[in-house]
Amino acid sequence: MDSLWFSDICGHHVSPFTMLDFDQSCHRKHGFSLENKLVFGRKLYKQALTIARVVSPSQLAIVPSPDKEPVDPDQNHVAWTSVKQERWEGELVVQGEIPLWLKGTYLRNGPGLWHIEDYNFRHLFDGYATLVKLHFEDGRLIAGHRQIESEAYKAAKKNKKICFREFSEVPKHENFMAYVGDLSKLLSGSSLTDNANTGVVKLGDGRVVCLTETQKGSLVIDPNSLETLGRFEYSDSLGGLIHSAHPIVTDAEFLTLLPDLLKPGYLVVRMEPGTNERKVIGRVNCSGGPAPGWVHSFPVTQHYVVVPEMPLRYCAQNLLRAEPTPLYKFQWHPQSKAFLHVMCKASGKVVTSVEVPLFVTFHFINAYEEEDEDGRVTSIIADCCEHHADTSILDQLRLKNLRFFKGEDVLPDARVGRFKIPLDGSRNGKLEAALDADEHGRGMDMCSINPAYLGKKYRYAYACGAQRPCHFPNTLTKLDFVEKKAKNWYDEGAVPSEPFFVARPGATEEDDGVVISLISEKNGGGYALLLDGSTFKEIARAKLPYGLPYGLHGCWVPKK
Ligand SMILES: CC1=C[C@H](O/C=C(C)\C=C\C2=C(C)CCCC2(C)C)OC1=O
Ligand SMILES: CC(/C=C/C=O)=C\C=C/O
Ligand SMILES: [Fe+2]
Repeated sequence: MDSLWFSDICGHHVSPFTMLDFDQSCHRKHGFSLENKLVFGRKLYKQALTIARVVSPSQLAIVPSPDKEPVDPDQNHVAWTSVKQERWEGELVVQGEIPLWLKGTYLRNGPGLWHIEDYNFRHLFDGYATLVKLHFEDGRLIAGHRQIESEAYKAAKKNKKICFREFSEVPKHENFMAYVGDLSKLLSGSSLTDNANTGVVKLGDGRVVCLTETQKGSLVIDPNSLETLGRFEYSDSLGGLIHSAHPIVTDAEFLTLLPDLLKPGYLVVRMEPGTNERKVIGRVNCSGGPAPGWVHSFPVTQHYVVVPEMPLRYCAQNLLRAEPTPLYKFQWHPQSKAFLHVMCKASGKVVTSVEVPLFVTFHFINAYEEEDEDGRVTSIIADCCEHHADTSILDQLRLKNLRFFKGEDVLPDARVGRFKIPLDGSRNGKLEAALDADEHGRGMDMCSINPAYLGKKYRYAYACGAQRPCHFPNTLTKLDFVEKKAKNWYDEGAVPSEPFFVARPGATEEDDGVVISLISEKNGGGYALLLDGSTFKEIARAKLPYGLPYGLHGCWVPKK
């Protein structure tokens, strides 16, 4: 087996990058308009003063505090253990058969490094991004991984401490003035992370971009070497600091949502392949609450963009805190209600905004239009991995909880939440389970579909479910929305990552293809797994020479 091992991840690499350059380029590229900056600035400044008044200095963590999350040596599942080396590549021995039609590279992104020196991070989403590849060709499989060289990662390695605001981690300040100085950097976004640890997408023009919740965390990578090529600079002047971590990407377009925290709402924007310029399709104003709901993802149909307004809303006050709240940068506002807005893609008009039952979701699965016999669209169906309007899943994803499993069944229940949005002017939409959640052990997240069915009526989805007792989704599940049944794959003690569907070229059946997943094993090992998309039975697996940490979302780069 060919393999290349590079330096240890905590090695003393010195980066030529300086904080000063970084600040300046952020001001240039990611600043709000001056007017917005002033309004936002005043808002933030007021909130900072309020926090400073009500929160004690130790809560602000102005004084460097000791490690928050000691690692229990008995609870060291490889899924939640930092990757040991920056980079590896090699061919794997395949058991079973990889179909010869499978030609291309599966890429998977995710947080894979959860410590700097002896400081351990708190939350799954804080980790520095590790990109994994599985290159399939002629029945063979070349695997590899590499750390994404974000400025946040490079600065942390160089300075041996966190230098940017991550999901829950905030750089520690020496004194109060340094804390106040850092707040001003929030305005330009220069203190926010560019740690692109959430997803990876292939644009219509072939560029491959890793993403997270911050706009500056859009980094272009080389899908073969996994090298970080640089920041994806949005050339428009739409400004803002955050976006949906899951744009809708096809060969024809890139659609995303830009939440507006100042005047609560969302811009729906579109970018053409070959350009870096997002253009506004339209704007949705929030129907309730002090801030927009978190939009980690959103669904589209063929003609509409569905903009979800969750009662789990962004919270500028929590953004300013140095110590995380149980809901991190968010706040739960049940009284503000939940809404779904439907925007026509062609005109940018909001065709309806309906109130729906309260919900919590990270991931929408798909959406489609329902028509009457005259071909008129009567309603929209939108499916998501829904957590019974319970935000506790966010805290369950703390590393302390993930690293502690003594057999108790503590994973909160989830289901496929199916929204029905009427387009006849009714004010309310419905939310029900698309199938009995016991079919998938009442665990539900990390979904994929056959991309040819994006925005269209579909039958199958692939996701992670649960075999209980468990504390994290631990099965791969194929959902059949017609039969209302699920097929489940399970390997005791293993943590599988998002099942990713790749269609067989020329297929006519929706589930004709393979499902790829990377498995972190309980014995510290790991393997790449291939299931048949139709039978959901294993067709091949290939052991990695080392276990990989858990990862989030992937994409497919077909061989040209
Ligand atoms: C996965 C995964 C990663 C991730 O979030 C990462 C960051 C840095 C998020 C930051 C923020 C928010 C979530 C809300 C608004 C402020 C901001 C700090 C940008 O989220 C994931 O789900
Ligand atoms: C891992 C996860 C969400 C990831 C967001 O991108 C959820 C797991 C359980 O529901
Ligand atoms: Fe996600």
